[in-house]
Parts: sequence; structure tokens; C-alpha cells
Amino acid sequence: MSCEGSQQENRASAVGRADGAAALDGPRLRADADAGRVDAAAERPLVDLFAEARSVQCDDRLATGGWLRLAAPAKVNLHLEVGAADHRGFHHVDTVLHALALHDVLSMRLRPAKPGAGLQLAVSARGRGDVQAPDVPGSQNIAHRAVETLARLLGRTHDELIELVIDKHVPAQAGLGGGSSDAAAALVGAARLWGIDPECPEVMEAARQLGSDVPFFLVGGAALFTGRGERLVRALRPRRGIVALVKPAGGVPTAQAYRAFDRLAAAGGGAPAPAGGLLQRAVGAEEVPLFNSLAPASEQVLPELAEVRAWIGAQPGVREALLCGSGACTFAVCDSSEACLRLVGQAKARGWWARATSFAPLRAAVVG
Ligand SMILES: C[C@@](CO)(OP(=O)(O)O)[C@H](O)COP(=O)(O)OP(=O)(O)OC[C@H]1O[C@@H](n2ccc(N)nc2=O)[C@H](O)[C@@H]1O
Ligand SMILES: Nc1ncnc2c1ncn2[C@@H]1O[C@H](COP(=O)(O)OP(=O)(O)O)[C@@H](O)[C@H]1O
Repeated sequence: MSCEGSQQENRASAVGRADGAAALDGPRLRADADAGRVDAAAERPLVDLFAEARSVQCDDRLATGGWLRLAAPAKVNLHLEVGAADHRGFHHVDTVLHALALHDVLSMRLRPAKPGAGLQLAVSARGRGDVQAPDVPGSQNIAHRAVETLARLLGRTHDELIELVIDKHVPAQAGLGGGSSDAAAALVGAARLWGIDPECPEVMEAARQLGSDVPFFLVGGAALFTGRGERLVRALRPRRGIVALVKPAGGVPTAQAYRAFDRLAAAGGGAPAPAGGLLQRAVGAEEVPLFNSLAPASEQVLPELAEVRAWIGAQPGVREALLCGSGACTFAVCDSSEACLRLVGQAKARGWWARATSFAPLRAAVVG
């Protein structure tokens, strides 16, 4: 089949999926997905939930041969309150995460391996457009660790090869959770390839072991998490909104942001969180006040973040803006697609990475 032919075919299925996002999100999130369906229709020119997944299906290498396709959405933290560190150095957090339409694409397939070989993994990642591939070899990719971790928890020792290709649309060290979402998608993909229920406890346990943010991507949409960020309190109704993302060239390693937070806290600095109770009462994500305890700390790690914040704050059509998690990306909720696209164009002209997207009721999921 020609690429053009498959593009048309996939376009039809993408519209079907946008309308039927609930099918992606599974029974637990059906109500949330229904809320998001309105968004997808209203914002279709800007928000194509499956644009990346579709473009990868045009890749000759991956167009044939039984590849499973998965979407791994980015996230922002609408609210991130950070408390004290525990004995392992992990900080207590109360955070509301929200998925975005922007997503990486994972392609996975299962092949037989030589008898006695056990589990073999071939993981690669490639940058797409102006997004770089991660700065780690395939064997250290968090998606590689994800499949290994799940196999260990399941006691799976079959002789088999899993091939996994990641197309990166989400920049790293941005606070967008790209690596964590890839890990969650790799868990869901491995479960599917092995004929295992992705809702089984081993998948969630593997997610917890891989990183604080990974469990969120198994839940998706909008949700309140606590503990070190790995413990679900409850899902919230996802919100609507057009979002601009802006990131300077540098990144912020998460551990450095938390260390800077500790230094600021020891010196008596840091903004207090908005009046308590709001998070516990919120039903919909639009009720959650934007707040990020890490923002002042991350601005110390990468001073250019203060410049980005001031610049975004002065742009027309921006309702609210906040640093994404530990940074280095900032998100702005815009009044309109026009305002968002103007902001993105002007941010790029200043040499920053920028992208128009939207809030979305997505989680890491098989899309084809
Ligand atoms: C800040 C947040 C906000 O969602 O994410 P990012 O914005 O960086 O993506 C999270 O708390 C990050 O989650 P994640 O990126 O999964 O971090 P992990 O791999 O678990 O931990 C990386 C390092 O960050 C620090 N860390 C992480 C989580 C936490 N609650 N306290 C911490 O102090 C620790 O130094 C840890 O070694
Ligand atoms: N699949 C992956 N995608 C991105 N980064 C990865 C991946 N696997 C491992 N990494 C490493 O994890 C680091 C943090 O990446 P990421 O999770 O995208 O950032 P953030 O914590 O800001 O959301 C990267 O700098 C990279 O070294």
C-alpha cells in the first residue's frame, strides 16, 4: 500500500478515534473521555490527537510486519505542591497532572528468539522534527527498563525478541514527562503482546518502580496523585483548553530542581501554596488553581526560565501560564487558537522550542 493510500485510510480512522476517544481510555475513564470528545471536535484544526501516530504509519520500515502502535501523551502539572524529603530523598508531593494531545509514538512487535536466549530487547529512539532523540543508548532507555521490569514481576522467561521504536515528539528534560509516558506505553504494549490484561497489578507495580510520574500515564486524563507522586488519589474530569508550550534550549534535570528546592526551603524561600482544601474538593481540572512549588527552584537551575515566564506573561491572549513540573518547558493556556499559534511563532523566532497543543483525555494506550 502506498504511503498516500495509508495516510488517507489512517486519516479516516483518526477522526473515528477522536470521536471515540473513550475506546482508547478504557472503562474507568469513559466519563472523562466523553468530556474530552467535545474538545476534540471543537479544536480539530489545532488539535489532531493522532497526527504523530499517523505519520509514523507512513514510515516504510514500520508500515508492515505486525507492529503495534501506541501513543504516549505528554503531561503538565496543573498543581504541584512539594513538601519534605523522606529518608530516600524523595519529596512528598500533592499534584494534579493533566495529559496533553502532544504525544510520542511507540511501535512494538514480538518475534521468536533462539532457544535459551530468554527475553531479548531491541530498543531505539529517534527525534522527530525539532525534537531530539534522548541522550541515552537504547539499552538505557526507560522503555527498555519498563519491559524488563514487567517481565521480572511476571516471572516471564520465554525466548522472545521485543523490538521497540520510539518516535520522540516530546522534548526531554522539559517537565512534560516524555520518558515516563514512554515507559507506561511500553508496559501497556508489552502486556498486549504477551496477552496480559494491562490493568493487572504487575503493570501498575512496574510503573511505580520505574518512576514517580509513570503511574499517572496508566491513568491519564486529569488526576490527583500523592506520596512521591506515584499514588493515585482520584481521577478528575479533564479540562478544555488550548495550550502553548515554550522551552528554551537548556533542560532541567529533575533531581537538580528538587535539590534547589531544598536549598531555597532551608533559606526560608519559596511561595506558599494557595489556600488548602481546593485540591481535595476539586471535581473538574478547571477548578484546580495553577501552582508549582518547584518553579522558583528551577529558575535558579536555568535562569532563562524567568525570561520565558516574563515574556509569556506579556503576550496577548494568554490566560494563565506555569512551569511544567521541574521544567524547562512553560505552558500557557490561551484564549484562542490564533493567540496560541501567534505565541508559538514568536517564541520560535526567539530561538525557543514551541508547540501548539491542548489538554486531552488521553493515557498511554494502543492506537493501532
Ligand atoms: C517533578 C515531577 C512532577 O511531575 O516530574 P517532571 O516535571 O520532572 O517530569 C515529578 O515529581 C518527578 O517525577 P519523575 O520524573 O518520575 O522522577 P523520578 O524518576 O521518580 O525521580 C527523579 C529524581 O527526582 C527527585 N524526586 C522525584 C520525585 C519526588 N517526589 N521527589 C524527588 O525528590 C529525586 O532526586 C529522584 O531521584
Ligand atoms: N524514552 C525516553 N525519552 C526521553 N528521555 C529518556 C527516555 N529514556 C530515558 N531518558 C532519559 O531521561 C531523562 C529525562 O527525560 P524526560 O522524562 O523526558 O524528562 P522530564 O523529567 O523533564 O519529563 C532524559 O534526559 C534522558 O536522559
